Amino acid sequence: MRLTVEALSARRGEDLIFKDVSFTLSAGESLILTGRNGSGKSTLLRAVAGLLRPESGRVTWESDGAEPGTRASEACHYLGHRNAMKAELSVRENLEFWQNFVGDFAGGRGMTVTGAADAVGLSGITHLPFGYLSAGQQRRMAFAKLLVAWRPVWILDEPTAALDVSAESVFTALIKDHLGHDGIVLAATHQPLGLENAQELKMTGFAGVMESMW
Ligand SMILES: Nc1ncnc2c1ncn2[C@@H]1O[C@H](COP(=O)(O)OP(=O)(O)OP(=O)(O)O)[C@@H](O)[C@H]1O
Repeated sequence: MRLTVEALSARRGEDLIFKDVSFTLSAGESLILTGRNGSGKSTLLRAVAGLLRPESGRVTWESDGAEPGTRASEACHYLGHRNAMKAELSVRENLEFWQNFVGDFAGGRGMTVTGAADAVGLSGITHLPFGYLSAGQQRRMAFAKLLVAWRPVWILDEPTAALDVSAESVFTALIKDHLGHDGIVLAATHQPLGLENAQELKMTGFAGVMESMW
């Protein structure tokens, strides 16, 4: 199982944000992106997740059981800054939507909605509209989206923003569990996630943003 990023460059508007980024992540491995605001962490995550067309380079996926030609994005879950949940739908309806929309990738199976809510420490409130939850509860339920469908690669953009200490430790435990089941994690974060063996890639920014502005 391997995610390979080769010579990736990406542009936002007129500006080249980063150039020639390459790395490989195999089963059980994690990479943390660090760097100042605006250095390109979210842009890189979006390019790897297939949500932003790169300027050049490529992202590929190889694993036993995957159809030849499987796009890397099909192996990825993406948790962005925003939670991607509808405020007026219940938590259960939101998670069922993601479960059906994302679907299980070859080689694994997601949890039930109830199981995923339990795993993020929020049993018993899946009937509530998502919009009724506190900011931290919403983030926990957004994280539960990763659990209801199996995808080997978790791409996480500031996953622990707005969370209390107990939620941080819940997320760290879930991330470690995912890595322990041959998952791969690529995360941008300003806070350490407590992953002892994670590799680090420090984004330094590129054209368009002057060093003095950081
Ligand atoms: N849609 C867009 N159009 C034009 N420029 C953009 C767009 N989105 C982001 N940028 C620019 O791209 C650069 C990189 O932004 P990005 O969000 O990837 O940084 P980041 O490292 O994730 O920052 P932060 O730590 O603040 O989340 C910034 O200079 C930003 O202004």
